[in-house]
Amino acid sequence: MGKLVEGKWHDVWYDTKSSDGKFQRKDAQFRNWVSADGSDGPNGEKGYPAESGRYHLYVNLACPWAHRTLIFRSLKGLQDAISVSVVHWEMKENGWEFRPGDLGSTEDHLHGFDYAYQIYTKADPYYTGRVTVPILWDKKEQTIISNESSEIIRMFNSSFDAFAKNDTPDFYPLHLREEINKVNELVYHNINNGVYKNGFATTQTAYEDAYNALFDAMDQLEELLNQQKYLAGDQLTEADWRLFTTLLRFDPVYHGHFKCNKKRVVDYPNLWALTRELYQYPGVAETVNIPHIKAHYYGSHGTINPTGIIPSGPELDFNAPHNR
Ligand SMILES: N[C@@H](CCC(=O)N[C@@H](CS)C(=O)NCC(=O)O)C(=O)O
Repeated sequence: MGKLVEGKWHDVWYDTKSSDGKFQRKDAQFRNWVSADGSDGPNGEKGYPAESGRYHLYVNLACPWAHRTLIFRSLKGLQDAISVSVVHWEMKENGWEFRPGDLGSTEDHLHGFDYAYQIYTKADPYYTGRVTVPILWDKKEQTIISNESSEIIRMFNSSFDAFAKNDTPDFYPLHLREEINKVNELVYHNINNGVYKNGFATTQTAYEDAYNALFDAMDQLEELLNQQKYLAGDQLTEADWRLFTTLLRFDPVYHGHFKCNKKRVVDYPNLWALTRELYQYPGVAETVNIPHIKAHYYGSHGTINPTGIIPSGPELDFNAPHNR
């Protein structure tokens, strides 16, 4: 684990001293946009035109943020249009590395780099910040378009329709945007990022605050699913997919490794059924690699799990009928 400072790699863990033991995630820095015709993004981000074969995605199979982008690529049938490389599950002193062959990890198909930070310094030789996945790379201009998953999934949802093999519904429809944005806020702060706030907290108070916020939000969503089928109403949207990648990892990893142990997802009938439904959605199971997920978290965070032992359980049947 580390970061780049003016283009030089430094091996440092997250700084929680300056924030009373709280884990604070920094905003992603590459925020450009691929649109169908190359016009600028919704908030004025620099636009690049959608083309088949031009863009490349760097992911890790453990990372819930990167997983969203793989899911959208698969849902839309963009596998031929957007190529992918997978960094190795183990993230230690060099950050993400390319070590092909192990649990789905691949080489860097574009540059043959050993480390993901080399992608960042290729885009910006003086980059300062964390080296995160996912990364959407432009082969033509040799630069990073975006390293923000919530924006990459919006691009995949609507910018590449000319090359999409599947006729998928719009997961960010205009009439539900307000509702989706509202649920996303709750889910991002308390659940997606909330589990990390539990796991990376370094004071008791920071942990307990994150724990209470997490399970309040989980309870709230469980109740919401008594009233309506999906998080934003009766239609499956991006909000459900964003929650899904955290729910999938919850019982195998966050419950134990990040001490999110008030309840498991299987203890929430609605959330557990939603997890199974989305897992069984065409194209999604292929993007899920539970051994890679467990190996990454339990094997990379020496401060939390010094022995690196990977627990054998739990046994979960994501293919059980969801009856929804
Ligand atoms: N806001 C980013 C966050 C991505 C992120 O933090 N990815 C993690 C992996 S799960 C990472 O690469 N962490 C490396 C680090 O923080 O040094 C997004 O949603 O794309």
